[in-house]
Amino acid sequence: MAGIVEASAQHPKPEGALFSYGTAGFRMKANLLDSVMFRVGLLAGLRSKRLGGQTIGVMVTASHNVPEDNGVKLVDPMGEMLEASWEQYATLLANSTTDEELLENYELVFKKANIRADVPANVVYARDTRESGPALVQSLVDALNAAGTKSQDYGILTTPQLHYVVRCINTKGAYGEPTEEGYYRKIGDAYRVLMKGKHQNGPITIDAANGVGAPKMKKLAEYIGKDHFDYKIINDDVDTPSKLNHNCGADYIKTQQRMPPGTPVQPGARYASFDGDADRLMYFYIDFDNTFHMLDGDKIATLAASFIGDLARASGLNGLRIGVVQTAYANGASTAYIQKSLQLPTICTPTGVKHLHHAALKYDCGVYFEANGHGTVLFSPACLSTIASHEAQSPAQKTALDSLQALTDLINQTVGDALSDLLMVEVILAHKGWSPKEWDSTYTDLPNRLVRVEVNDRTIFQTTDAERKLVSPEGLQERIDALVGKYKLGRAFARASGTENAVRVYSESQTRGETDELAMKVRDLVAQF
Ligand SMILES: CC(=O)N[C@H]1[C@@H](OP(=O)(O)O)O[C@H](CO)[C@@H](O)[C@@H]1O
Ligand SMILES: [Mg+2]
Repeated sequence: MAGIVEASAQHPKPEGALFSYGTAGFRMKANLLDSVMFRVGLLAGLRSKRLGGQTIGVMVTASHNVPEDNGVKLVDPMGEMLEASWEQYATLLANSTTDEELLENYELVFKKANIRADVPANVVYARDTRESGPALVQSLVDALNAAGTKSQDYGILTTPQLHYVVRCINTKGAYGEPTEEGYYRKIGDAYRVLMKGKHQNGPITIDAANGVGAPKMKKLAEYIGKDHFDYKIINDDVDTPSKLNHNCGADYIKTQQRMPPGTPVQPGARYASFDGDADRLMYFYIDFDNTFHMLDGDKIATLAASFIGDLARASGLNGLRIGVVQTAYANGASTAYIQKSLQLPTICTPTGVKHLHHAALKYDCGVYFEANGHGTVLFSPACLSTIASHEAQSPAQKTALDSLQALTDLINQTVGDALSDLLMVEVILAHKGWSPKEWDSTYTDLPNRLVRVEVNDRTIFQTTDAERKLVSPEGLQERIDALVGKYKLGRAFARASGTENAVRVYSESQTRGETDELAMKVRDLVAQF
């Protein structure tokens, strides 16, 4: 324990800083993160001890944020996000003002979480391509060493690759081989099975946001081989730190709804964008009249759900419960399409992947995506054994069953993964023989608007019903309801952001003009309160 105080002295907390472990872990300007990293290192060890020495992951990344930022997130043993009840411990350790107070709080977590000191601790860690990464990793390592935690450095990985590795380690290889190469082998082999006798309709152009997705996508493509995977990569400069996420990437596509500047325009061709740690994916295309069209997380979710439904039917697997999990930000047209055309159930959860992931576990096959492109498909253990033991009654059934089986390997079961999701979309489009325009035409998005309202205190905005209704401040929801009632197909809600000091207002309705008007009126109401 004395070692911890001594090591912590090298990583003092900046005076006055207030940290909080939120939806995205800790995330801020990199120069404020040194003490946070050290303390996360302590917490990772504690978490591992609490779980009987299972391996915990630590990912150093700030995803789609600007290059000067960085961040850190913990990964639980099966590759899930850190259990919510532990977020308070992360915040507690991060905010301890002195080294002595840190030690007190460290011991407090020991007690509160019922941790036994004699259990060994195991941690693996990785980082994205940010310039600040190596120094921050060193602070983490200092804590791991001071606490006697056994650790392994995985160098530079995408966030989903680290989640994969953690699950492989804790399943003793049942999920796959716990190496970067094992990751390429697992999903690359599955892709090749699924593409047997199919082909892509021209190359896919990938905007890698000048981040870690670029080198990793290249390695994956190399493993698969040119004959099977045709792609071009743009925004792949990871050697110029200032370019990361700058005028490119999944978040740019979602918020700007236009081509990243400098992208070669080819009408009708497929484009995709990753975010800075490659856990989000957006597709887009330029129509022959030169208009930009975005294929977001909702479009990816509907595509996946429809394909899995097709494969299950074609395999003769009846009664597989497929469901789609969305948040309130999902376009109303997508929800209607899933329920009415695909005839599948939907669940709406609060924002944040952990909520969606949890809800998706309720189905045999749970498809979950946030509109911003973060999501995956989960197959329950029962579903996996049903697929494995099902006997095909014809060659056609056998082909579909093999595809379904391969799909369970292709899709990263731990967390949304831009690389794996991209291959999934390429497979489905190849199977359906669809161009992006045909995919897009499955349903037409309702015009929608997302605006940010700066407020003094966002905590007064409390919601219920998966964040779709405000319960406080009093009277505001009634006013919003009265407004929404005036618009055909109108829907609007306001909620406090979990990652920024702001309230987000979302609106949709039948026309662009009315949608914008509704958003502005709700924004004004929020500002008034
Ligand atoms: C409307 C929106 O896109 N919200 C994002 C954003 O959450 P907020 O709580 O809205 O700030 O960041 C989250 C973490 O990255 C992501 O999960 C979520 O989808
Ligand atoms: Mg990300």
